[in-house]
Amino acid sequence: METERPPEVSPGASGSGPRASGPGRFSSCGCFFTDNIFLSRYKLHLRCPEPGRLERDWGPLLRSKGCVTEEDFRNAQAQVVEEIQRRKQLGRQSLERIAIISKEYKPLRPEVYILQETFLAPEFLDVVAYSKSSAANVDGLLSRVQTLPASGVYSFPVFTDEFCGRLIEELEHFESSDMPKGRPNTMNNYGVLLNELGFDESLVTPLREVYLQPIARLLYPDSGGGSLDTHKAFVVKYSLNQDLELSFHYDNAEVTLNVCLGKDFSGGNLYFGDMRQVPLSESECTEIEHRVGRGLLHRGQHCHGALPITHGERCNLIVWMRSSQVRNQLCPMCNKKPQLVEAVGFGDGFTCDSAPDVHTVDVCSLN
Ligand SMILES: O=C(O)CCC(=O)C(=O)O
Ligand SMILES: [Fe+2]
Repeated sequence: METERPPEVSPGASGSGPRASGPGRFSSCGCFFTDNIFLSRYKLHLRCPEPGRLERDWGPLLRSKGCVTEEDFRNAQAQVVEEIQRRKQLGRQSLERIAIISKEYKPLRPEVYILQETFLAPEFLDVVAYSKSSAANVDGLLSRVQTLPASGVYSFPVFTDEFCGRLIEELEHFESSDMPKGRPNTMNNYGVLLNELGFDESLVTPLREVYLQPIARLLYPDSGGGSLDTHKAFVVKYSLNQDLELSFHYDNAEVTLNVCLGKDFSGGNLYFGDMRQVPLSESECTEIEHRVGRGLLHRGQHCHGALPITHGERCNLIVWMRSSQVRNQLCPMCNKKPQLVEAVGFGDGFTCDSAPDVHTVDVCSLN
């Protein structure tokens, strides 16, 4: 049985990856079509291989969350069916959006798509330079970043305020355009998937490879920090008449970067509990405030959520970084050996070439 403390799930087998690419080297896990189905009304993620068994498998938990009547169960079941259908179409739909956006979208600020050192806070460049130096070690790095009360969560400036402002302007321009939009996942209804706009190749991939990898290698040697080879990047957005908060979850990632881009807001603090293996009842949560331009680095499987904002609008850049070496052994979403399904782009970061014992499965057999 799943715990009620749910993993975050990616929006699709093909939710992230190099732009306009078809099936490639990276795969997803078949559990994407059965596990971690988010029932927003009850704030629950459930494993549901057969929607017809929802009440039998999850009746007591759902009842404790207010799903009581026959109609409630019928609605919950319909939501599961709809979500599974949605997931099956994500890959194709994402490619369709990418084709339209790359052909028709005119960026307002084309310069923000290509990473320049001027976008990066000088303190961040120092931390990176130190991490790349031959003398670098974890203690030296820890003296250069802020260590937060939640274990393994670190904070440091990443972007300049100017870059944050420009990136938000670009994202607002995209949002107000009539381009098709892919949302980050079932818990974020208003953010945007950055690979679909073309941010991966020249902004997020270099940010991961050149700047974040050397830091993660020192901070998270046991969580794949030294072998991050793909990512899924998106922006989450909260405002008073849109999403307010984010449920407690863990990410489909080995290491996550979360940078606050702005704008003006109050509330919305992140809270961190324990790693996903620890029961919620034994977890103590620690709150962390956002500061514009500052990034938090944490292990993907460190459970966290976001409190409601109480005023304004909050946008954060999220980069879920994955290590195929680590996840090929165990899919963090189903906690089993991954069953590879074909994906476009980076998929969910699994590979079969480096893990001969990974199980493969035809996606149709999961229907
Ligand atoms: O709201 C935030 O800043 C956190 C977002 C997050 O944890 C996620 O999207 O995985
Ligand atoms: Fe998260």
